[in-house]
Amino acid sequence: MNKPIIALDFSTRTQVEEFLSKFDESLFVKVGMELFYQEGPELVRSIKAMGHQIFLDLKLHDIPNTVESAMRGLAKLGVDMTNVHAAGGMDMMKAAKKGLEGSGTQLIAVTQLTSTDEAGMHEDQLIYVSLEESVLHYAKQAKRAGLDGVVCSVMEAGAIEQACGKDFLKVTPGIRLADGNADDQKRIATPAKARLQGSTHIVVGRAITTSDDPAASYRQITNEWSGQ
Ligand SMILES: O=c1ccn([C@@H]2O[C@H](COP(=O)(O)O)[C@@H](O)[C@H]2O)c(=O)[nH]1
Repeated sequence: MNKPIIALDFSTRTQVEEFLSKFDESLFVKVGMELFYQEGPELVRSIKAMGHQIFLDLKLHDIPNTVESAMRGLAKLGVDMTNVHAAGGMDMMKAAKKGLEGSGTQLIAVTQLTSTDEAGMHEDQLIYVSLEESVLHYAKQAKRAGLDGVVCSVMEAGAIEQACGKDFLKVTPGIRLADGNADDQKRIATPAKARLQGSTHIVVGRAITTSDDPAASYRQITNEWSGQ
């Protein structure tokens, strides 16, 4: 069972170090735009040197040539996983994969953000199919482009497993404990539901980072995720 991925949605190195000091084990953490744009590659290298696994969540979305070059740079960081937006298209996803060649970094694609619901997708993107159909389409495209998996919600994980196989990664944010607040997320689920639906990884931010006792919340989520 993969460790829950903790979203380090902080803006400074000090906040990250203070947060990580509450744990005495090796973690799987996510560095997103907020942190990377302010602290850059240096902090990614430091977190790696502390022995943690890293998902670098920068959601690249640009022309293929630009994404390939950017990925060639990111490949040098030695992170475990990174991503693009599937909406960037097949050529862009293939270019991203090429840029990462030889690095060992897993590449996944964001399908529909977990802050999107079906009505919002219709209204904002003018995509007039069901949300599940759109997510499945992007997942199949990502698989065809040779990617390792996708970011989706727990709700689509089972259908993606059927269409793309058990080994294809289903990385699912929007995780909340049963009494949790959805905040800006639209497609949420508990860690237990994620396990039952076939998520391969869960991404958890605020349920841990804003908790009064982050280490205890992490333990609770890990136990629920692993079925203990
Ligand atoms: O579809 C997506 C893709 C990425 N995220 C990221 O995951 C975390 C979730 O944070 P919570 O506080 O647990 O809601 C956050 O870093 C997002 O950028 C996502 O939520 N949905």
